[in-house]
Amino acid sequence: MTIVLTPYWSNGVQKLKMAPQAPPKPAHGLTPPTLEDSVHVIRCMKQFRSKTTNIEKYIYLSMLKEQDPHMFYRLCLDHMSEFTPIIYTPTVGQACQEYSHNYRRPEGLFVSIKDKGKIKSVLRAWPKFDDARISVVTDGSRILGLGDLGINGMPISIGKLSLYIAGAGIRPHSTIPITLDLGTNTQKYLDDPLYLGVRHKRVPTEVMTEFMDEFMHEMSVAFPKLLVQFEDFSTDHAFLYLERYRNQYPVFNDDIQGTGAVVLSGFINAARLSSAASGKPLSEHRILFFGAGSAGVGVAMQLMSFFTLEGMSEQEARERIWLVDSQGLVYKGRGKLAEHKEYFARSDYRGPPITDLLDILEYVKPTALMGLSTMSVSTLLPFLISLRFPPSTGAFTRAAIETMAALNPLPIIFPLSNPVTLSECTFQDAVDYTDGKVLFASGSPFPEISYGGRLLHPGQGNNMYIFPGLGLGAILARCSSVSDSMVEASSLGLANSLTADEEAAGLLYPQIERIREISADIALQVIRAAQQAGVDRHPELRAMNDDDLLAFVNGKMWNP
Ligand SMILES: NC(=O)C1=CN([C@@H]2O[C@H](COP(=O)(O)OP(=O)(O)OC[C@H]3O[C@@H](n4cnc5c(N)ncnc54)[C@H](OP(=O)(O)O)[C@@H]3O)[C@@H](O)[C@H]2O)C=CC1
Ligand SMILES: CC(=O)C(=O)O
Ligand SMILES: [Mg+2]
Repeated sequence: MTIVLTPYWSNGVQKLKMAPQAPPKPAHGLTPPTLEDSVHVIRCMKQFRSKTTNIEKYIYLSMLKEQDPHMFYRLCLDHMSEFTPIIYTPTVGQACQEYSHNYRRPEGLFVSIKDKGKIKSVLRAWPKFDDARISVVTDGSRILGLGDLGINGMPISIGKLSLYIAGAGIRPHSTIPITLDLGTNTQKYLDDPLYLGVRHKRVPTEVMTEFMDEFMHEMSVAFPKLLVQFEDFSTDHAFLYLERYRNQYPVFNDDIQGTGAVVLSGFINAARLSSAASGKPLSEHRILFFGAGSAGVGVAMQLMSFFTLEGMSEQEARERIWLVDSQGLVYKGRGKLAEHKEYFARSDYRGPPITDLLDILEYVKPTALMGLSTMSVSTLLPFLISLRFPPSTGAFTRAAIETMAALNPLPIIFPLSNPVTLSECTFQDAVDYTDGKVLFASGSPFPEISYGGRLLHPGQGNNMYIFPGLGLGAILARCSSVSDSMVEASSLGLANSLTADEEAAGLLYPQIERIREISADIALQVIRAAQQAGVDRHPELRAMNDDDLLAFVNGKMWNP
């Protein structure tokens, strides 16, 4: 049992050094006489559940993690589905939005544009830099679907790393949450006297690139064993910096690659069910992406690569995919397109722009509809929409869902935007308007539903299933870069991880309670893929058979 003897927060550096160590036994007399682990677990859960709002629960858990990390992670592992909506999406979104107001104590590393030219000294301030293995780095410019939150993005890096620790057993002191403070274009924050970041608009891309070059170089020098996960960069920068650094450093972009992997995995399991009902082979699936940003295009690329693995030519694979952005269907004759959309722009459509989702559905006749748009109609126009639709109705309206149901015996509908208020539709709507036939996954969690005497389980198509295992595998393989094949291996590893019971219950993703087991399996596949790609730097692992390698992976996991 860990009992905190230090003051609540006196010195960030000292505390960070202490947190991950086995908790020291306090001297006799300094704790109540009958304080016992088994009872204290109950006490902590009672305190947690007594909080009436999710943000209070978030604050309680942040304090618990700070004061008693072993208890925090123990509870995380034992109550994964209850904790993830708090420490991660959707509540982490609110924690980000309110970060500058709720701020209590330092956590993570802040690297500011003002540090340009001397980033090295900022990184050196990090305690335990010898142990650093994984960093989640955000610039706060597109946090979930909430837009540019500037420095307030820090809780997303912290939350993702908590999932690395809980979900893949990464040692707490090997993680570095980082926020790059490069300004914000959100006026509300610039005007807020409590805002904690630099008070100016975002710097131009040329300046940011000079900053990023220095940052990545100094990171590789200060933390030679570090894997970097880019998180929630605005789409243009997400693609730019992934391409710029991916062959130079061990780095991946969670929104492009992690999301690609998790959605492919859910799609594989959904397509199996849908094809069995419709008789359509994989080669006849038609996937419509509502949203063509880093996430939408990232998933489209992952699907494409899977289709080619399944024997389609590149051209055939690309033809399975349609993108929709804020201007409607993305096609070649539409005018100038952002670079990341060009590859999937349709060349077979020549009419005027089609902007209405219902018209697009009628034209494309998709088997699968993926929402990665950040937009929910009800969020955009709450008042107007409330006049016409129930309040929960999002961009996937009743008519859109019914169209999908008319086109397919088992329609695949994945509203993947986060947090839950930005989901393109609710699970309830998807079930009601398809008469319970929907194959569903959302980015943030929805509750199960009882329908027609059956209990229906919504899938959670969130990269949280992928990045812990992908990161663990990449770290253990000591990879020099993260290859596409490693990302693909993580996806196939997840798709194959359903148990017979989970399959029988119609799940598309495994139960999150099994995250450790899943992460270990994914890590094993990722290590093998790294070896095949020749990017591993841990030759001893090559000689191991799969059983021994899995035992090695499990043995490396930190346990609270
Ligand atoms: N479930 C998961 O694991 C993940 C979910 N996400 C979620 O995906 C969402 C998108 O992220 P990301 O791709 O990085 O963000 P972007 O802002 O880059 O992309 C949003 C896309 O949606 C389009 N869009 C916006 N409004 C509309 C509209 N009214 N109609 C049609 N299309 C619209 C945009 O069009 P245009 O290009 O014209 O601006 C753009 O293509 C976020 O909500 C994020 O939380 C992201 C990563 C992982
Ligand atoms: C889940 C995630 O990474 C996102 O919504 O950005
Ligand atoms: Mg993200």
